[in-house]
Amino acid sequence: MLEVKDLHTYYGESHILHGVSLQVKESSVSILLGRNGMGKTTTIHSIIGLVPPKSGQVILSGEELQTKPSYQISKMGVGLVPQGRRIFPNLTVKENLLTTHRSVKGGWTINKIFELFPRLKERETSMGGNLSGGEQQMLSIGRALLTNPKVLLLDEPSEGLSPIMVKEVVNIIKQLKMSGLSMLLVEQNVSMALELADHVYVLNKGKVVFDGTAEEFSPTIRHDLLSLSS
Ligand SMILES: Nc1ncnc2c1ncn2[C@@H]1O[C@H](COP(=O)(O)OP(=O)(O)OP(=O)(O)O)[C@@H](O)[C@H]1O
Repeated sequence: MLEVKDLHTYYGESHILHGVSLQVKESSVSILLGRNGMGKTTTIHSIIGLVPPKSGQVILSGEELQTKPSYQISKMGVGLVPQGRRIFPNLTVKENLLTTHRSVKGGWTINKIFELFPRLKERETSMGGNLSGGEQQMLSIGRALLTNPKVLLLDEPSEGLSPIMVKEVVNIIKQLKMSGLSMLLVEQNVSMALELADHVYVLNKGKVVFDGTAEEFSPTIRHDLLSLSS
């Protein structure tokens, strides 16, 4: 489905990604872990064209994306739930959703988003800035779904949420996976991410230092690579 091969990305002279390769298979969740500043967001931004890589390939269902502008990458089926949610505080929930709605036969509609998130329907006319963190995250996911992605990139969706809201986000991601959506999830919340993962990647200083299944990502490896207690 999504294949990232040997990405090298720079900010000016700073070489940030040193040959990152990863895959997201059909209807599966790959997670990308790593401590702060290791290059997770840069990887996501390189895939979606916000920070184009200097070399390497991003291939979605056989088509190369890495030379295309980000609006076209989005049109070709890569959705983004950005870090920090980035909703419009002065637009209502419905207006926020309308900013990305792209009509596709059989695809996501605003009504389907309201079925997935009944809470957003209740708050349809509320301003984005007046929503709770959890509601804003639902809105951000809803907006990304309305672009009808084949693969969804989620950058730290649990950031700043209460444990109860994190559970809700986990359930939503599980539901989306069951509906056939492929996802790449960047997370600091390792236990939450492992609950969802089919495949695990760990980044360290812009290099993939672990590439294996969730079962292979043992507590010892987890401890060694992330300096977390197992
Ligand atoms: N716009 C930028 N200009 C220059 N350097 C940047 C820029 N954005 C990020 N960096 C640097 O690139 C490196 C990777 O950052 P990135 O945000 O991709 O890491 P991350 O793993 O997502 O971390 P976090 O979990 O803190 O978001 C860091 O050293 C960071 O300081």
